[in-house]
Amino acid sequence: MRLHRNLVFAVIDTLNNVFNEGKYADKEISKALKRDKRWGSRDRSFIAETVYDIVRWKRLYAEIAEVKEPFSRPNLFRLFAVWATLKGIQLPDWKQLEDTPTRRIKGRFDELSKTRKFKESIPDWMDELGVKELGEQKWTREIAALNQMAPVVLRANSLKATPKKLRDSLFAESIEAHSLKKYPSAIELDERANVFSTEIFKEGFFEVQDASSQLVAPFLQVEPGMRVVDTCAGAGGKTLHLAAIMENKGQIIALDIYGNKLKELKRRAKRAGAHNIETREIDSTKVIKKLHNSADRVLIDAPCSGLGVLSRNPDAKWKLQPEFLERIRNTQQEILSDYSKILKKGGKIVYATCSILPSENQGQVKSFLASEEGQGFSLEDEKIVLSHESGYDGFYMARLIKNT
Ligand SMILES: C[S@@+](CC[C@H](N)C(=O)[O-])C[C@H]1O[C@@H](n2cnc3c(N)ncnc32)[C@H](O)[C@@H]1O
Repeated sequence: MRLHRNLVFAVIDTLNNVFNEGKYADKEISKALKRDKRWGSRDRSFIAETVYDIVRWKRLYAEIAEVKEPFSRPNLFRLFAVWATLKGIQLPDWKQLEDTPTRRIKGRFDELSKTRKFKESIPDWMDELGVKELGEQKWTREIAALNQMAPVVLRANSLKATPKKLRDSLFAESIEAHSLKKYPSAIELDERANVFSTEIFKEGFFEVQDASSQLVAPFLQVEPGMRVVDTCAGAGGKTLHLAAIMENKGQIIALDIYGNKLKELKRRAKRAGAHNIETREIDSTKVIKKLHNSADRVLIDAPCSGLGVLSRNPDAKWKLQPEFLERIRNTQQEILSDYSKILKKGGKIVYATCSILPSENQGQVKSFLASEEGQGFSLEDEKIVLSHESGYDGFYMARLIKNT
C-alpha cells in the first residue's frame, strides 16, 4: 500500500480533533470525508478505517511510541507511524516520519502484548471492572472480540422487502452480501460499502442494524394489533423493527427524553413506510402517568455503558468514566420501576441493553424483581449475548410478564 499525503494529513487532523478536542470519532470522520470530492471509495475507507484503528489502539500505540496526551502534531505522526509499521506498510520518506524506529516498535509491541490492558488497549479501570464482572477468562475473550472491527449488517424492512430481494437489489448495485442463519431478517455485507448512497436505502428497503440488536424486537413477542410502548426509542432502530413485525397494525408509542431523536425517528419511519408509530417526548412525569396500565407490550431499550458495542464505537473506551456507570445504573433502576407501570396485567416487558456487564443487566432485573414495584412480575426468559460467542455486538435482554 502506498501512503498518500493528503489522506494521511486528513487522518492526523481528525485524530487531533478526537484526542485533543474531545470530539466524537464518527462525526469527525464524516466531516473529514467531505473535505475532497475527488476522493474515491478506497480513499474514504482508508481515512475512516485508519482513524478508527488508531482510536481503538490509542493506549497501546501511545505506550509503544512513548508519547503522552495531549498529543502534539509530531506525536500524532508517531502514533500513525506505529500503526503503519505494525500493518507492515512501507513508510514514505516524509520529514514527519523520518527516524521512525521500526525495530523498536515491533519489539515494544511484543513486550506490551503480554499485558492485557496494553494488548487490548483499555484504561486500567475498565480492565479491572471487566474482570470483576465477567471473570478473568470470559473478559479476556470478550474484550478481544470487542476490539475487532464490526461487520456491516442490514435488516431487511419486511414492509418493503424480503432479505432475498434486498440481497438481489444490492447485488445489482455491485454490493455483495450473505444471509445469516440465526437472524431471519439480516444480511451481512461481504465487504464494507457505503450503503446509504443506494437508491434502495432511500426507498426504505433496509436499515443498518447489528445482528444482536435485531434479536430485541422479536424477543418482545409483539403481534399485529397490539398496543406497544417503546420507552427509550431514540432514533427508532428497534421501533421500526417492531412496526415491521406488527405489519403496521396496532399502535406503537415511541418515547424518549430527547425530542430531536424522535424527529429523526419520524423521518426514518416515513422512509420505512411505518405508519403505526406515534412519538411523544418525555418532558414531564405526566407523559408516563397517562400511559399507566395501558400497554400489551413495553420495551425498555435502556441507556447504558455501551460496552457491548465497542467494536463500532471504539472511542467510548476513552470517553466512558466510572462515575457515569454509577449514574447510569441508577437511571436504569428508576426507568425499570417507573416505566413497568405502563404495562397492563398479563402484558410483557423487555428490558434490554447493549452492555455486557451483569451489573447493568441480570443484576438490574434481579433488583427490580426484589423491589416493591417488581412484585407481580416474573422473569419469563433472558438472553445474554456476548460478542466473543455471537460474533456480533454484546447485548442483554430479559422478558418479564406482569401476572397481577
Ligand atoms: C440505547 S438508546 C436507544 C436506542 C434505540 N432504542 C434504538 O434502537 O435505536 C437509549 C435511549 O434512551 C434515552 N433515554 C435516556 N434516559 C431516558 C429516560 N429517563 N427516559 C426515556 N429515555 C431515556 C436516550 O436518549 C437514548 O435514546
